[in-house]
Amino acid sequence: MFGFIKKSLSKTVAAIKTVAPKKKITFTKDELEDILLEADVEYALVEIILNEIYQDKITREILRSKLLATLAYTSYKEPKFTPPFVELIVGVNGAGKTTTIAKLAYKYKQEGKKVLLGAGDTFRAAAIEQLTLWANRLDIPVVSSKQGHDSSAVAYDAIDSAKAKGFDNVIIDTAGRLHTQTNLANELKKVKRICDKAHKGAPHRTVLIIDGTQGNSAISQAKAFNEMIGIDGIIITKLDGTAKGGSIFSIAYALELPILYVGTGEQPENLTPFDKYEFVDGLLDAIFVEEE
Ligand SMILES: Nc1nc2c(ncn2[C@@H]2O[C@H](COP(=O)(O)OP(=O)(O)OP(=O)(O)O)[C@@H](O)[C@H]2O)c(=O)[nH]1
Repeated sequence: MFGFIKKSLSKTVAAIKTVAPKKKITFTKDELEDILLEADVEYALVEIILNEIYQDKITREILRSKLLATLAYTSYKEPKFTPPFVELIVGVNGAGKTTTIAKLAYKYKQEGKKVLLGAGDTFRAAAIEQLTLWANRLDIPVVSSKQGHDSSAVAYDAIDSAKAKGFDNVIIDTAGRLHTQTNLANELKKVKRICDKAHKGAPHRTVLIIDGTQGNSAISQAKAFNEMIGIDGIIITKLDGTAKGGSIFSIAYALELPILYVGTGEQPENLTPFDKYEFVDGLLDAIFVEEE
């Protein structure tokens, strides 16, 4: 799997090249400020990183340790659970929720697990259709209802059915938008409650999907979801399509949440575990030449 993250950084690297066309052994703070901002690391975090550096000539190793420190929260520990493992997928419309659910389902299926999907975004008929399309394509069962029906009932039925049939994983889609933010918060909370009712301890993981092309503007959105229902981990989509790869630092730092995977394309297999070392080194390779 090695190399997918680095490859997906090509647009971010191209953005960096506009301010640092020539790789060097060391950079000044001013130069690095331009580079990090161009990669869409949030201004406040750029200041934090640079303020902690006391050298005038900054080497790859110095910057590397600072960048890795901002990703200190990115490791995830799976909780203890009784199967099926239930995941709730949340995020705004268009972030890539449906595609990411398909990618996760594909991954679990490849691992030999029995997966069931729950089409819990009952607010939009298109969301149900899209998920069903993916489910058919991947030959994975999906529990759904009609548009406008109760999404928590879908979650309950999906979990109940998975339990009865000995499934390993249940992935539940949720609405990204309702008439008001309060409605959305109430609905997500209810779905979460009902999951626990259907299967004690569920959902075992609530995953927020963030559109990587949004860069730092996704932070406030992510904070809102975290306050609404509590997020256990993040998946950042469309890393391959963005020049804003540096926003991953700000998102991870601001939310103190693990980044589980990144989306590196539109196909089911384009979901890559987030490896902070590959990510940081992928960026640093574009900036520094190796010391002789
Ligand atoms: N290049 C690329 N495109 C992606 C990735 N993930 C999702 N997409 C595309 O982004 C678009 C939106 O994805 P969806 O999965 O439909 O988004 P959603 O959040 O379910 O949005 P709704 O269907 O509006 O609820 C689709 O065209 C996907 O193919 C990714 O990692 N890379």
